[in-house]
Amino acid sequence: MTSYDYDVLVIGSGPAGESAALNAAKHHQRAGVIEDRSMVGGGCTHRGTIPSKALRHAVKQLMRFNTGRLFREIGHSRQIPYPTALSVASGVIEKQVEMRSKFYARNNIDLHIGQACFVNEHTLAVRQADGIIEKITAGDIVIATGSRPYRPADVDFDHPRVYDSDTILDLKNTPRKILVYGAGVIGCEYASIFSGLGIKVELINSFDYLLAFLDDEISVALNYHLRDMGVMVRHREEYDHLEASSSGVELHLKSGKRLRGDALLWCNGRTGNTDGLNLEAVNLEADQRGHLQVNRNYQTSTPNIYAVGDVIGWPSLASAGYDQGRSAAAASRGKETVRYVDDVPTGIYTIPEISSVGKTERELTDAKIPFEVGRAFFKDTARGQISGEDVGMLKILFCPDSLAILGIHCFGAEATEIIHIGQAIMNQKGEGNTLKYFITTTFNYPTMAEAYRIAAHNGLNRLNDY
Ligand SMILES: Cc1cc2nc3c(=O)[nH]c(=O)nc-3n(C[C@H](O)[C@H](O)[C@H](O)COP(=O)(O)OP(=O)(O)OC[C@H]3O[C@@H](n4cnc5c(N)ncnc54)[C@H](O)[C@@H]3O)c2cc1C
Ligand SMILES: NC(=O)c1ccc[n+]([C@@H]2O[C@H](COP(=O)([O-])OP(=O)(O)OC[C@H]3O[C@@H](n4cnc5c(N)ncnc54)[C@H](O)[C@@H]3O)[C@@H](O)[C@H]2O)c1
Repeated sequence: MTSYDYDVLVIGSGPAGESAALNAAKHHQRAGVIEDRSMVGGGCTHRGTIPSKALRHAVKQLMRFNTGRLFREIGHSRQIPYPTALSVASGVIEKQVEMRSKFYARNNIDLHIGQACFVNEHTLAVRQADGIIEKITAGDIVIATGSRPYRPADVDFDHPRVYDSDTILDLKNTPRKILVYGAGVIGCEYASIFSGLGIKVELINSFDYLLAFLDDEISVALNYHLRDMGVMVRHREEYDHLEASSSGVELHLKSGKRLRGDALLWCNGRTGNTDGLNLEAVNLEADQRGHLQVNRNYQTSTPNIYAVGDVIGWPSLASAGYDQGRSAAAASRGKETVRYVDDVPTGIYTIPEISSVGKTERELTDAKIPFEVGRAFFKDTARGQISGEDVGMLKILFCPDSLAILGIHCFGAEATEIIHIGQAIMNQKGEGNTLKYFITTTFNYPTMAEAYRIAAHNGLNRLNDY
């Protein structure tokens, strides 16, 4: 039998790579990780989820201070510079890196710092910062190289006023007005963050609605609240060209409009990190967006090579990456895996936040599946009133006959947390998935979770025979 350096060798130490390596090590396999950043954690920890969420948290605290009546006893409302808000993120990144580095050390997972590319299906060449190339062999290889912001060729990202979601974390001043091109998840989250800091924002969306994959009612609510925060949302607009100078940026749209600002944040799409991997050497090819195709076991067409996380495209979430990494490592040991498809919840950290799981009203109607709706408004919950977080609602879509839950959509404080209560019930088999759970179970009071009881009663009251 051929002997390799590792049983499982993972490229990338983001959520997907980390969980693949840990799962292999926990099952007594020899595992190694190759990472081209000097620290572990991936794009998630250094440029994506963690810094953006830490920044958002700082901005939310500021917004609470500025809008809370009690705080007026302490002083006037204030603004803080963008770099100050951003500085809190670096502390969180440090803690994350420290914690994650220990995971590798404690589980005897070797970490190789350098850029990996394939030599053949069992060998990777790792180019270290000093130019030395190390060759490492493995029985199975997991590609978890993540993604980076998509950069169109005609936008000059070297210009000091032009940013993408990676470089926006290096912005050293507070623009008075920022143009955000691309109203996907990243664009909407950053639009909330900037407007929370008192910065004027123009959010340019090429579609008819914001985040069209959301339930229509939630998308409309997001649009309303962004406008309410002062964000100018422009729909059905497309980029034509950009002029950037020392005094500002001017974005020319195909409609003929010219929008001016102090800076531009371009966040229209991402590209999988596959270009430097020398995929030809292992008979693999990425698509136009740099994504790899995998089967339900996260296995590529080269049987000992797996791919997980952003590099395989949708849903491109840290949350999903953790599950996929674990599944791929299990599959490589011949274990049955779970392919995460329908049950991946969305968690969108706009202000207020959004979360959903299951079908939307539109999907159910298109599929001719009858449903009924139960709603609870946070303004009607005691906890919402006490905390002052009274914007938002919870909406449950359910089958009027069996009372099975078909979809849950939430907008408002703690939406990303409380969605999991409904998800747990929705995932029960057979009669376990029932709206009745929420009226036959005692909920702590006062809580945001109480919204489930209110929404369930609201929905059941709509049924004639209930
Ligand atoms: C601004 C922003 C906010 C986000 N917010 C959320 C959120 O709130 N919730 C959520 O679930 N998701 C969020 N995401 C998405 C989330 O960050 C990604 O889905 C996640 O990081 C993907 O994990 P990954 O392991 O696939 O890759 P990554 O985290 O990108 O890690 C891959 C690592 O591999 C390294 N690498 C690449 N090529 C090589 C090579 N050849 N050799 C060695 N190393 C290599 C990369 O440098 C990187 O460090 C956000 C993303 C962005 C950009
Ligand atoms: N809270 C969260 O869960 C969270 C937060 C931020 C980002 N994210 C993830 O980050 C990803 C990126 O989000 P986004 O806001 O940049 O936009 P997006 O992926 O929603 O796409 C925005 C637009 O860019 C286009 N596009 C995407 N990739 C392209 C490419 N390579 N070339 C050309 N066009 C391309 C898309 O078709 C779309 O029109 C999402 O998949 C999202 O899951 C998640």
